[in-house]
Amino acid sequence: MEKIDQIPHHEAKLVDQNGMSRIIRVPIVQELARRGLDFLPERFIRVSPGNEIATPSAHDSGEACHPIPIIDMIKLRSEGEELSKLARASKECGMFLVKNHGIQSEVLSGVRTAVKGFFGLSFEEKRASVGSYSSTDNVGYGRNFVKSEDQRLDWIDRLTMKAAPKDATLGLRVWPQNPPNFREAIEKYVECARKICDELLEALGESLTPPEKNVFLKYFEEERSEINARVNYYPPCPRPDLAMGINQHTDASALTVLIQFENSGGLQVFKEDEMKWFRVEWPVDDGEELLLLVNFGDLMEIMSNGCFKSSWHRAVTQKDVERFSVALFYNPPAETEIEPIESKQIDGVSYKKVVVGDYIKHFYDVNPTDTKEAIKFALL
Ligand SMILES: O=C(O)CCC(=O)C(=O)O
Ligand SMILES: [Fe+2]
Repeated sequence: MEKIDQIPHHEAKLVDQNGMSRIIRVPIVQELARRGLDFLPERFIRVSPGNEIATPSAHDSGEACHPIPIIDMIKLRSEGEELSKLARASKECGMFLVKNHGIQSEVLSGVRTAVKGFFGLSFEEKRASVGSYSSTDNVGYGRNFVKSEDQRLDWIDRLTMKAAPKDATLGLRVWPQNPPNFREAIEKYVECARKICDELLEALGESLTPPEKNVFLKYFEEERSEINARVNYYPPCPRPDLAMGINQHTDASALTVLIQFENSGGLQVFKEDEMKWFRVEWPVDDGEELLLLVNFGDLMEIMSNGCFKSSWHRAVTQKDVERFSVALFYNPPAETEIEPIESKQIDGVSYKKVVVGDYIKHFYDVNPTDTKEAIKFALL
């Protein structure tokens, strides 16, 4: 067996505490998994024995499951009852599933083929396909949030692109050239998802008391709003009980739209009222419409002045199962100043105005953290 450090690595550039620029080698998880390791390399060990993570394979042993409310887009356009359901779901755990979204199955299967095609390439082909990118922008094929050599790593490989505004990646080859239709497939999906997000933003405004349809949507502009597309690949993991696919976090976004392609499980949400992690029940039935999962990020928590809290979530891994997910992060244009709505401040938390780009920069400076740290930046 090769030594771990002979297995291909990403190189993460960072500036250390003394202001020195350094390069950290980060193993490519897919390459580790391909070699059929029967142990978990130390940098990936998150928990100590006796304190294992409840993984999807433990479903049958009674791990708590959280049924996520399903919002029907057709009903949402016509029935007040669906709006109340959206309001309840949004307050309860900051995420919900969306059905009857109208995104054609060919668009979604196009994303699936493109994503699986990319991860089906050899490492050299993947690297050549993506080319160079700016790691400070958190885009490209590689790792983000790696800030030190002793940091615990997630069992994941990822690829992140700025999908909107349209010219955002001009001059940077971050869109894979191979599979050749990768960009087209993702961009088609992004445009469909954007429409759903705009409708949801409007509905969320309408669900407030008093209703204010435009209160969130007004910050978004088709030509300038940002959508980052992140493709997550979780290879089979030798010790799902000790590793994490994505460690606990909130997203920086206003809205995040997630899809997964198989019934592969993995996503978990933390419910503050019960102080517990729950497996997210997110069914994918053969031949059925693929449900979108929408979750709130920090920008939504700020805009809504704590009314719609960003969800604290994570993804676990599995022993013999690989999983793909695609996350779209939808944000107002970077220069936009968002102003929290007036709110009753039930829990005494209030936010102040922030510029979107300032918040996102702060979020990446602060993360990864084990607590909801970054959002304190926006507290009144
Ligand atoms: O893979 C998932 O289900 C979650 C991904 C996620 O939380 C993220 O990309 O921010
Ligand atoms: Fe996330």
